[in-house]
Amino acid sequence: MRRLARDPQAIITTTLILIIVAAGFLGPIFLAVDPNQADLRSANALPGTPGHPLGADQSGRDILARLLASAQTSAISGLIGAGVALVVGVTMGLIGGYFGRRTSAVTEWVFNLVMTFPGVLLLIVLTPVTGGDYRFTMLIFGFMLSPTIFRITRNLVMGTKQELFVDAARVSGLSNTRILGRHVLSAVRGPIIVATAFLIGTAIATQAGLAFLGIGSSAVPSFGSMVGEGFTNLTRRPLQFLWPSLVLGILTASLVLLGNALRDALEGLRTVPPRRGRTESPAEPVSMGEEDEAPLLRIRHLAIGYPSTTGEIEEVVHGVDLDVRAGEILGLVGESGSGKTQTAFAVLGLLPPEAVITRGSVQLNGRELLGLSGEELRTYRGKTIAYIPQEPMSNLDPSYRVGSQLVESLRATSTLSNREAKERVLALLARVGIPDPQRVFRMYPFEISGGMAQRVLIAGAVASRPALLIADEPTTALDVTVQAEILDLLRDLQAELGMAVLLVTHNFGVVADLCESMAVMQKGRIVETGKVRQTFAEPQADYTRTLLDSILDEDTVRTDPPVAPRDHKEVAR
Ligand SMILES: Nc1ncnc2c1ncn2[C@@H]1O[C@H](COP(=O)(O)OP(=O)(O)OP(=O)(O)O)[C@@H](O)[C@H]1O
Repeated sequence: MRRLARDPQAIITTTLILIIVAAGFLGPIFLAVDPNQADLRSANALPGTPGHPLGADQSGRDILARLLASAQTSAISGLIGAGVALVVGVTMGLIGGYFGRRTSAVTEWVFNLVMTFPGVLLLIVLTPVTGGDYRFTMLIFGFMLSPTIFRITRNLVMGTKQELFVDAARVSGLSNTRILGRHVLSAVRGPIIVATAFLIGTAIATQAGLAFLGIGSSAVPSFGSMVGEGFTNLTRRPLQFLWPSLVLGILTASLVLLGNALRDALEGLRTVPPRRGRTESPAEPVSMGEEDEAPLLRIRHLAIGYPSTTGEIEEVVHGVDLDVRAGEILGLVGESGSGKTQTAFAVLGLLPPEAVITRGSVQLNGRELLGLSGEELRTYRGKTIAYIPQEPMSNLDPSYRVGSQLVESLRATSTLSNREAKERVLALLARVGIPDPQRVFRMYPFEISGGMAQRVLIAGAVASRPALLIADEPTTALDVTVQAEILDLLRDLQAELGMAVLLVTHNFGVVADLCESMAVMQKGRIVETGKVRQTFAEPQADYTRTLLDSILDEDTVRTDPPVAPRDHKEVAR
């Protein structure tokens, strides 16, 4: 809005549109002249004739009164046409873009069909159905315009749903309707607002075009019919043609120019975070026979694959077994591509749609998670399982203030009122070490640093006191000093809340610093599990030894015992 207020093009065009629309609705009240009242004595009266400031047409109808009534007809046409196109196009675009491939294909097919309708011709053919009522005609025209909006929305949604902040919203337990209505719609609203200005212009021009052709009720004054009548009288009274052409021209041109100004104002307003294609994918439940002393999270024989070009499923995770006990911090380590994130995302139900869980089981508190519906998963995510991502910035929706995002997630997973949730969030922000919580609460994500964004996400993750926190490389995107602070914060919060943490990392330093147990992954398999101190002292697998050697060569490892802060020994190489 601020950018628009500084743009002369936007100011001038908005003013012109408002003047014409206001004149259309208020003018007839003040003028109190029937635009359809013919008076042959005033036929072709010149401008300035008493009672006819802009003259009268061939039938002696007052031109000013007809112009004002036509402005009203245009405004209503624009609103109905664009309104229907928006409601239908945006709703179906959100559905077609957000939900699975089948929904997308069906909606695409329907809108492709609508696009084949021969627009204006169909409206003419349908005149007996519409009874010449321009409002009904515009309603149908709105449907015909909706494919444009559908396509814009669907394409934008398809891109936006890959954004990490949509994953983050899903993980925080928000429903699809909530995510669509708030996070996705807000991300796609810019181009839709721009398109709306053009749609209104198109609807107005089409209504005028139809009236020019004499389609529709002659009792409804319209710029189109005025232009048509003025045209037949062009040589004798050119002003009768000029007035409606001028106002219609100004109105439609203003709408197009306003659309351009809106586009300029909205461009660059939103920083687009990097994409990562991960979405929900239910999998077949697999029941396991073995029994164990019940860990909080119990993964058995988990195998994940992707269809190859030949159509066969190529496994990337080959039968992972992993236990995370209540209150334990377990480090899942391994080089890049070893399958750590795939394993963690399988627990969160965030694997991409093309991923196939070929076998295995993921149980939380004895309840099988694989195969749960989206709705059922939501009862866990954000409450029992929370998630801290690798790139904090990309996991916050750039369109909303930090505080409102945290309040929204908290309210989705609790019964707190808005005020209570706000108080809780402020307390949490203070707890995670944010110096001025009130101020940060009101800030947008782009106004805070990466470290602060990670603190914000940690605050959001622990807000519902989860039993299990999955942290995927939570410090990788941060600079070294901030990394240490975030690790300390995680350690303190874990001790305070007694939650279990599955910490995905490739950094043995982080494992040494924070974890009690560790599991080492290589090429989609767990090659070693054990207590951190013991594994560091006597690694069993050659791969662990190699990794330890290579990493210790590069890094300084803080080897303070887990959950026993403040006596950090720095052990260099
Ligand atoms: N959408 C996908 N399609 C096909 N293969 C994939 C897909 N996503 C991941 N993979 C493969 O799965 C394997 C494991 O990836 P994953 O992201 O779990 O590794 P990682 O250990 O977490 O590595 P990093 O630390 O780099 O994130 C990799 O070989 C990767 O190429």
